[in-house]
Amino acid sequence: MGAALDIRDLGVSLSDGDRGFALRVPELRIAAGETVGLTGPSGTGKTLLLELLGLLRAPEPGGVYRLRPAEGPARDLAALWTGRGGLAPLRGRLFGFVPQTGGLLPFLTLAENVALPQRICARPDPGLVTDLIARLGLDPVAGLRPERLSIGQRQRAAIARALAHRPRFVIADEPTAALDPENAAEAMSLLFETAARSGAAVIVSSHDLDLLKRFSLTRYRLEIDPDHAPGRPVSRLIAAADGREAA
Ligand SMILES: Nc1ncnc2c1ncn2[C@@H]1O[C@H](COP(=O)(O)OP(=O)(O)OP(=O)(O)O)[C@@H](O)[C@H]1O
Repeated sequence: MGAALDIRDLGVSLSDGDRGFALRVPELRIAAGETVGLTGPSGTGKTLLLELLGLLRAPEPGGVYRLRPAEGPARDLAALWTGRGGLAPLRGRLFGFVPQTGGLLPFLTLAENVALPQRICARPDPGLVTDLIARLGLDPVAGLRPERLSIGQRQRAAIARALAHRPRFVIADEPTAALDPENAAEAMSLLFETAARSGAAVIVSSHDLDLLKRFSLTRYRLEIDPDHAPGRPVSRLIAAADGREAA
């Protein structure tokens, strides 16, 4: 059985006048249900990598990005990026996203926000919405709009929303950056716990290496190559230590 996600020699380059930035991913394989932690100093391309993984950013031609849905054959995405047509439904179905600060829609209640991905994918499952809200301790505030929620409650709602359509992967970009240490640890462990129950793989980026080390994760980091051209850094994805450090 192959990996759920398999990347080889994939890259993205950004350019902005004299300034350039390149991200190189020599190899990244993620198994179904695996939990992956991504670290790296500011500006090394963590967000860019998560955008690449989540089909929000086109890779340069030439590399391999293969996705294996739960059912059906593996999909090689290079062709889909040139056609674009099939990409949005695939992204919507296979991925759930947890942004840094919740990203909830202000005019919907918490419960309606959680149910939104199900509506978008035309897969209503009110039972799962109720279950996720309960598991994340959000019952008492399920009928409130985001402005009346604490930052921690918004982040937990974002975690519930990311899992509501039973995605194969959850991509979380510094999901605890706005939380205090206690709430950060709680949100992170709820993210892993709820994803594990639904069998979703999680790819989470964080500046907080100590926090990531508390969990049993496959860890990767991004590092700038020391001998890059001036103004044109090249960042590379590297498996951390043995690549499977448990806390
Ligand atoms: N259009 C562009 N041209 C050149 N470089 C760019 C462009 N847009 C962004 N960059 C650079 O891309 C790099 C990667 O940015 P990214 O936001 O992915 O980093 P990050 O590791 O997530 O940072 P942080 O931890 O601060 O959120 C940054 O160094 C940024 O300066």
